[in-house]
Amino acid sequence: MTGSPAANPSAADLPERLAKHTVRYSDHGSVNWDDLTPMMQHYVAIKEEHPHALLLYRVGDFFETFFQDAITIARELELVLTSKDAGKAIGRVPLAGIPHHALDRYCTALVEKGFAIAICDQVEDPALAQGLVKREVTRVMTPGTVLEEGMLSASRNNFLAAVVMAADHWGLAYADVSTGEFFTTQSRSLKQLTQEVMRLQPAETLVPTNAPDIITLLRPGEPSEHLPDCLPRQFCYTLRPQAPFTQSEARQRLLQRFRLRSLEGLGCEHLPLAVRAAGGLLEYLEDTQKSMQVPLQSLATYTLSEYLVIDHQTRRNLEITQTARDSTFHGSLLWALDRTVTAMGSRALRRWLLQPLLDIEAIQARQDTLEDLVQDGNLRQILQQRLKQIYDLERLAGRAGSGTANARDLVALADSFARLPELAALVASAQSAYLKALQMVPPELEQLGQVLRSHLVDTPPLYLNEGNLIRDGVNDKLDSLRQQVAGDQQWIANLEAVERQRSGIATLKVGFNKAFGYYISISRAKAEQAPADYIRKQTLTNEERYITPELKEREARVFNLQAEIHSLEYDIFVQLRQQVGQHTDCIRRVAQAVAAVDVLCGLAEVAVYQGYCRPHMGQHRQIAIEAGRHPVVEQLLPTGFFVPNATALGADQSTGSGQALAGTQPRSSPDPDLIILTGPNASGKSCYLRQVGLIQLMAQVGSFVPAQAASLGICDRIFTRVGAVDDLATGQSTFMVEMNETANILNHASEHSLVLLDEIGRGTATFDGLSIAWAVAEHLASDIRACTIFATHYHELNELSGILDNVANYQVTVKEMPDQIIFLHQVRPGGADRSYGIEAGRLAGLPPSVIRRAKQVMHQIEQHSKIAVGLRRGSRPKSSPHKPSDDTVAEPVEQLGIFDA
Ligand SMILES: Nc1ncnc2c1ncn2[C@@H]1O[C@H](COP(=O)(O)OP(=O)(O)OP(=O)(O)O)[C@@H](O)[C@H]1O
Repeated sequence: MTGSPAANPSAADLPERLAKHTVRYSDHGSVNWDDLTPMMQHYVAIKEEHPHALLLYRVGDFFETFFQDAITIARELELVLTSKDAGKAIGRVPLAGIPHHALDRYCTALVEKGFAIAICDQVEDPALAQGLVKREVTRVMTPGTVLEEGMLSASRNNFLAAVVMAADHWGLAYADVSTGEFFTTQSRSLKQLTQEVMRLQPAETLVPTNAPDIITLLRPGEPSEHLPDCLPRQFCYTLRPQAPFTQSEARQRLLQRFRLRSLEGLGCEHLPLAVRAAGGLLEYLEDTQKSMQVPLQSLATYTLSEYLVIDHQTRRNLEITQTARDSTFHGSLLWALDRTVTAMGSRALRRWLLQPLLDIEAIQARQDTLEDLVQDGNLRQILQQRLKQIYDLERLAGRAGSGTANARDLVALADSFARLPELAALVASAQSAYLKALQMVPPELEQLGQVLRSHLVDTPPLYLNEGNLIRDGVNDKLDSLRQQVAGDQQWIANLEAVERQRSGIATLKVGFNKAFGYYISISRAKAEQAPADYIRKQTLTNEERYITPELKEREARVFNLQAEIHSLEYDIFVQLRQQVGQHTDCIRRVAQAVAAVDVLCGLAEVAVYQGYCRPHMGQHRQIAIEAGRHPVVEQLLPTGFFVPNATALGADQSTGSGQALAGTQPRSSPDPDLIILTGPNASGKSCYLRQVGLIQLMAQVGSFVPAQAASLGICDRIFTRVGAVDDLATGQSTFMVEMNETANILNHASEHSLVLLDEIGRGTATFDGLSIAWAVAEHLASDIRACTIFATHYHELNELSGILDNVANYQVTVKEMPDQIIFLHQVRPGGADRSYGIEAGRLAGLPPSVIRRAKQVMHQIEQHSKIAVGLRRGSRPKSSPHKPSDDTVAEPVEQLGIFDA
């Protein structure tokens, strides 16, 4: 498993060092270096160079592992653990082997389990080797550096991250080797760091050995005072030597890599921690990718303030990429909005949803394009048809750049390039300046596509060393070799007919097997008639097999020529692949443009079919939504079942920030900053709350929104506190989780934030809970003045609207029937005075006797309730929202005797 701390020793002094020491070969013992066989000495030396990785060492047709690695691999992959002779004095040591053709499958399984793997392959033909076959580590695979198609999810990035810290500042770099994205940032708040790591969900995180605190901070199950919440359950980290993370070394590496004199152009010259993280990450890639080039684009520096901040709780509560209950894609916002048709578009949409924008012009540019695509259904559909024909350019370019692409990958690239001009012409024909600006077919790619098509056959095989890759007419030598081989092949093909005639044996056959190659087969009964020049090679029950000198001569020539052809074809292919590799940056730029078109077409498609509107965005703090709907619940319910509801928050007429919706009259009074939302259980409070959050988020992504009309300001953050669960991993109780989250909101919300609170204070005694809920609502409304919706079953909170001007009461209505209630799901002004919790209990199947008793108890509680009176006695005077003086603190409320008769 990655994560064991050790620096890589220098390889140069290994033999001497090892000669003097014993070699620790497993958890169970150690051996003397000199006692090992030469192959084992080599194995151990390589293993010492890769102490973190499981070493797979090629021996014949197998990749073998020894010592502790063998025990680990046998356990993890359920392989047979056997043993191998490691030298006379040592005897047999543990061995587990993987057949070479199944390497990918087993590597996938190991990487998914979080292991790093070093692959030590034979780098010379064993038949030509003098002594020990030459072997080298050709690849180190780790969860964050895999490129193989089968190990990656098409719809999400596979990030490798690196984190450094200095005092309370931190630097974070991340890269996706398969797509070439490479970003870095630095900031101060540790909470922000954990949130950013949560957003990225890296497959692997690099941490310098001198900063193990980072692991404590980021790993789940290790409570930290900075951590409001748990991090990914499978946090996979790798400790790395410190040197590459030092400022000077990291900076130098970045300058060299991007051939620069200063990092100014990359935007990180003055961000030392961002530079250190990025340099350390780059060094790791260079170290693990060995001979392969590290296929990264240029480094982009970003600041967290460019994006709407959505913390982990909010991402979970709003179910942006997966549901909160069972972490599935189905039922998430991404599920509801993803109508992309390419893997690039699908990944881009996920990124857009996790990083909504703050810049109103950028939002409006996306909106303008969407509007065009919404209005021009024809264009949208043709664009989507064309997009479907384009392969995953980002990852194909990545594989070409790293030298792992096969011929089918290059043909897929060529096919995609061929389709780009048509897509580009469509994009250019669109009204939108945003689309027009997308550079989709640089001339160099057109030429590259032509080269690939003219060199590669239409449907090449998967493997590169079996020929049939390169077209005729590409290379004179190849053509001549093919002609020569064709002559001999034809001679062999004709041989059966020729020999039948010569021998007079009508049943004579020409066959082929791996042991002898070509042979002539005659039944035993006719063996007497075999011509004199036949040389008997094998006798079977019913047949005799022969060869002739000429057959063997021709056969040998065919084999040799074919080997020459395969090797020449491979060389030509590698040159083509290198040529493509030189264009990876350009291909990726195109891929990003294609992805953007795909995302926008998809969003336009949803907007049309779900009846979304273009929200009016402004630099104010108003949230005005007419007939808004929850984008996901609406799609999960049968058509027409979802009840739309309006929202009006934060418009301040005195400052003129309120923006009336088209077709509506300006409001006579300003909208509240805080809404107390009450209503029966299961009436739709949480749904309404989330709907407002999702509409705001979608609007800042640039999407249209599920509403009849909307006018929205730009929010700096969206906070949510919805429900609560015990967080056993960090040892926090339900109530403590709730309080931590609430504290986070109160400490960070501003008047430009949207705060959505569902049920604060439920996890403790009623009066403690109510008091906290009251004080939190009061603080949000009068001190912070953030746009807030506060859903609660504490009906006493409705009193606040009589005290603070910027608080209003809304309720989700129900219709009371004699024996049941009907949920109308309509949000209307006014506070509910009942929760109908007992009715919900009845619907859930509580026994009738319990329901009857509950009704009696409730009646008694209602008789005795003085909570509201108590709060009113100690509450703030109704005026403009402001802090009360200390002498207006609420008096203690009388305790209820609920079992009093
Ligand atoms: N506007 C709506 N139109 C149609 N159905 C709705 C609407 N809002 C909510 N629902 C349905 O009602 C169910 C309950 O909604 P929700 O969980 O929001 O209730 P709640 O008031 O928060 O309940 P509780 O107070 O018990 O937590 C939802 O699962 C959804 O199917």
